[in-house]
Amino acid sequence: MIHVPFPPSKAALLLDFDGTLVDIAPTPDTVKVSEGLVPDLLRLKDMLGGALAIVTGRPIAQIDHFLPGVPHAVAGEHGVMVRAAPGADIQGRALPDVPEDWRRAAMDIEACFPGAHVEHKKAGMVLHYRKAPEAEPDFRALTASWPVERSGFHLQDALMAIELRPLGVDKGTALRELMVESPFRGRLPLFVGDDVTDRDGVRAAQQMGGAGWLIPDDFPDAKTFREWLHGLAEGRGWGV
Ligand SMILES: O=P(O)(O)OC[C@H]1O[C@H](O[C@H]2O[C@H](CO)[C@@H](O)[C@H](O)[C@H]2O)[C@H](O)[C@@H](O)[C@@H]1O
Repeated sequence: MIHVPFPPSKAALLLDFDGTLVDIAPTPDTVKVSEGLVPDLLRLKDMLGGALAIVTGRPIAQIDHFLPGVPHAVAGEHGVMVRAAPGADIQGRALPDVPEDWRRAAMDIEACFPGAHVEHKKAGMVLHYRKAPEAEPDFRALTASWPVERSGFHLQDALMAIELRPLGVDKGTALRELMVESPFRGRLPLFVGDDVTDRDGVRAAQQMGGAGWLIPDDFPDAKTFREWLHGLAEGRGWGV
């Protein structure tokens, strides 16, 4: 069982959402928040002097929908948008817009394959093919035809999806941004995630003297992670 190498008085918890706090579901809007998760997170937030954040690829509004009033801070869209405290303004960066013809071409493919879904974000988009695997080759051919890096973007393989993201912003930059804000400042970050994009968060947390873990390398699955989190909320698994 993983042990946090320091006590709650020194820790800040920064957590990924999909595949970590909730199991992966057929579509982004059908994820289920398990019974017990919200009470555990609220208890942890209390133990950590408020230092609980969600660092997600999703827009911030979706975290407000699934976990209303729970985290102190949310970094959304892999760090493109950051809300450092409840009710605070959402800080966005000046980033290039996704070219309109890229969006339109992706939506043309979406229209041809029932179940395929194009998720639009502030500075990117996700081409989902979980419910239409036959759309993958068309999405891949389309994205391969774009001058992605020259346009200020980066293509990332996601879970049954291809994500177009802005260059220079990731979960590591998001974590560093949050860690200078109260009540995170002066604490050591603990980051847990499950996906390729979470590796940046893990790396940043470790470089800052904290700890970072990944599902399935360090926890076999999201359920086991949530059980461990429940233990932390009950005071087990902390160092001194
Ligand atoms: O950073 P995260 O909180 O892990 O978010 C990553 C992406 O998650 C969502 O897509 C993924 O989860 C869906 C629900 O389980 C699943 O249906 C989809 O196949 C996955 O790719 C979300 O839609 C994206 O915006 C996030 O970037």
